[in-house]
Formats: sequence, C-alpha cells, structure tokens
Amino acid sequence: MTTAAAPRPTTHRAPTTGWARARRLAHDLPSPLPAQEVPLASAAGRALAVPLRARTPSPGFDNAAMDGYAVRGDGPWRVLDRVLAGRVHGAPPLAEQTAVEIATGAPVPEGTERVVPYEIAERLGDTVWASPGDRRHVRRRGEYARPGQELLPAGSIVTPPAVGLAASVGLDTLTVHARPRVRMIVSGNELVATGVPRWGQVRDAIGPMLRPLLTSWRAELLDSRMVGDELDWFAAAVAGSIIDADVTIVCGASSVGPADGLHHALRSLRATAHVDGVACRPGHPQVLAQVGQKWIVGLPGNPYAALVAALTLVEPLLAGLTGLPLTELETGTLVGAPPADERNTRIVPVRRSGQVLRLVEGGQPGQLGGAAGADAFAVVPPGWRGEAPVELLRLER
Ligand SMILES: Nc1nc2c(c(=O)[nH]1)N[C@H]1C(S)=C(S)[C@@H](COP(=O)(O)OP(=O)(O)OC[C@H]3O[C@@H](n4cnc5c(N)ncnc54)[C@H](O)[C@@H]3O)O[C@H]1N2
Ligand code: MOO
Repeated sequence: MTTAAAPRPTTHRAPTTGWARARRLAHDLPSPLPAQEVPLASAAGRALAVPLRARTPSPGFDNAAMDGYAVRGDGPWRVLDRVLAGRVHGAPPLAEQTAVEIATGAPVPEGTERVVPYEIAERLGDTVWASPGDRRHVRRRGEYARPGQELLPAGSIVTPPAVGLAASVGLDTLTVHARPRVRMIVSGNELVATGVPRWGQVRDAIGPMLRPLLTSWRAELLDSRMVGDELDWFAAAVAGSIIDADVTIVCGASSVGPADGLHHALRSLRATAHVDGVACRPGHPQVLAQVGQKWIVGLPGNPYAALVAALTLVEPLLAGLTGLPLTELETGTLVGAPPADERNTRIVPVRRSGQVLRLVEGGQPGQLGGAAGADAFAVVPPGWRGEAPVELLRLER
C-alpha cells in the first residue's frame, strides 16, 4: 500500500484541555444508551435504567429465624409436629401452650408468638420448656420488602448483592442501560498482529491491552481492525465503523505526522472534536470527537501513552454511556520524584502499600514495563511540589 501525501502541518496544535476537564467531559457529554431488559446473569455491573422494585413480598411468608420450637403462649409447650424448610402445606394453627419443632426458614404455623432456639430450650418427650425471651426470632411476611416497593433507584450500579436482592423479590430480569458497542481501529503500516516482527515492524501491543480493559469497563467489543496509514482507507474505516459502533477507538494516527490520519478522518466526517490534545504526559495527542450519537476516541500510538489516554477518555466515556457515575478517585501519598512539569499532569505508574505510593520504573511513553508491574497510576498535577496527596487511577486486576 502507498501512503498518500498529506499536507504538512504548518503549526503544532497546542494541548488544549486540562486532564481533569478532559476526563469529566468524556463522562458528561454522552447521554446514557437506551434501556434494555436483561436476565439477572447479564445485569451485574450495569446501571439500572428504572428502579429495582420488589415483585413479591420478602420474606414471602412468616418464617423461623432460628432452629428450635415455634411456640404460642407461656411454656411449657406440647410439641405437636416438626416443620422443615420447603414444606408448602404448612402446619395447623398453634393453640395456647403448643409448639412445633421448626427449622430456620420454615413457615411458622399461624398463632406462633416466638421461636425458641434449641440453645435455650429443654425437652423431655413431647414437652419443651424455656426461660422467657425478649427476642421473637420470627421473620414476618413483607418485613424486608413489600410488592412494588422501590429497593434501588434508577442509576444504581447492579452489584452482586443487588442481583441477589432482585432474585429474592422474585425478579428474573432487570432493566439496565445497553452496553456500549465498541470497535478498535489499530493503525500503522509498521504493525503486525502476531509473532515476531521483522526489522522495521512493530508488534501491536495496544489492541491486546485494550481488549480486557474494554471488557472490564463493560463494553461489548464488536471487533478490532488493523488498517494501514493510507489516509482515505483510514477515513473509510472510521466512517464504516461508526455505522454500528457506539464508540470507535482509533489507536495511533493521532499526532501531527504525515501518516497521522485521524484528523483527516474527522474532517471528512464533519465530526465535532470536544477534546483535541490533553495537557498530560504521556498521552497528550488524545482526541474525543462526536458524529451524531456516535463517539470517536483517538489514542496515541505509544503504548503507555495509549493506556493513559484510555484511562482519561475511554473509561469515563463508557461509564457515561452506560449510565454509571464517573469513578471517584482515591488519593495517596506519592514517594519519589516524577519529572517536574509546570504545565502538564503527569500520569505515573506506582505500587501501593497502604496509603504510600512508590514510583515504578519503566513509564516511558513507548514502554509498558512500568504499567504492567503497577498497582495503580498516580495523577500528578502540574506544578506538584511533592507534598499534596495525589489521585489514583486503578485497573481491575
Ligand atoms: N512532531 C511531533 N511528533 C510527535 C508528537 C508531537 O507532538 N509532535 N507527539 C509524540 C507523542 S507524545 C506521541 S504519543 C506520538 C503519537 O503518535 P501517533 O498517535 O500518531 O502514533 P504513531 O505515529 O502511529 O506511532 C507512534 C509510536 O507508537 C508505535 N505504535 C503505534 N501503534 C502501536 C501499537 N498498536 N502497538 C505498539 N506500538 C504502536 C509506533 O510504531 C510509533 O513508534 O507521536 C509523537 N510524535
Ligand atoms: O505523550 Mo506521547 O502521548 O507520550 O508519547
């Protein structure tokens, strides 16, 4: 393939957006994707589009909270029956001074006033005694949730306990925001996808790195395409991608060189660039652009810079599209000296021990060694003097 001659840039685009603002914009600009009803197994990690409401009362029937005896009136009691969980026909109502032996979770007979746990009961033949107790150990129908009651508001993250809660009130599905469909376009004539690159070739490291990241950020990866640097082919690949992808991630081709075709593609699509250069190192040639309701993110070609840009723009964008809040960043105390920088935010790989963050070597833009061994990435603001706590970006491990 030949590389079409591109007009040489006469000026260099200055980084225009501060790091925190770029991250915030990526989250706040998109509207959440439409709602869809999904089985509980697919709902975890997604945002509720409508409140989670109980379908059944919880508990569904009055039941024992302890193993022991369901009793009525003052003891001693005559034991009439034994009731285990799963019994559907229920025991006959209890008369005064009678009891049934009962298992935790089993339905208590009508008239039950309390359940006496085995530990405080004494039994001889059919008769059981216990000291008076102030705890009833009976869970009443609907005391945790009434039918129709809102248990979680729209916008909540469906955590694993929320999935359990939904099941406990009789739900089989939840209505959540759709998962963003994402395509990667990995660009560069020098790139190869597998094996050992020949001299002058480079193994694609960004595609394999992004795949698990996108999964952990709840995206649906449509596919990943490798395209060369020829400008019109590249633009055609981006134009084709936005037809079915909510988010098209372009890796490489984001800077100002003759083969850096992202801006050519954005112009030909009449895209609105909300972010075009971020005041951060590495990773300043980042782009966030919009065509209708479709999003295009440009990541720099240097692999660590691409990771930084993905954390800056892609994770927040996917959260916004998924209806999830922007992750609040924890802070820590950075030990060591990142490169001094008065103008740019520095994103540096660190290892944590408690609140203390130690710099990891190997955080050059083209290098993933530092990032691969890091627990987190410290966000060092411009002009940082080495005292203030720094924010942390984290990956799921
Ligand atoms: N004159 C200027 N040159 C550069 C600037 C600048 O501001 N002015 N910015 C530099 C920075 S910072 C970065 S980052 C890169 C970004 O360049 P591109 O996004 O256009 O990416 P490429 O030129 O295609 O590649 C850069 C570098 O990364 C390697 N690469 C690309 N894709 C991959 C991949 N998928 N896996 C592994 N490695 C990849 C590529 O071979 C190059 O070595 O521009 C600087 N230049
Ligand atoms: O800042 Mo570039 O994105 O580092 O190598």
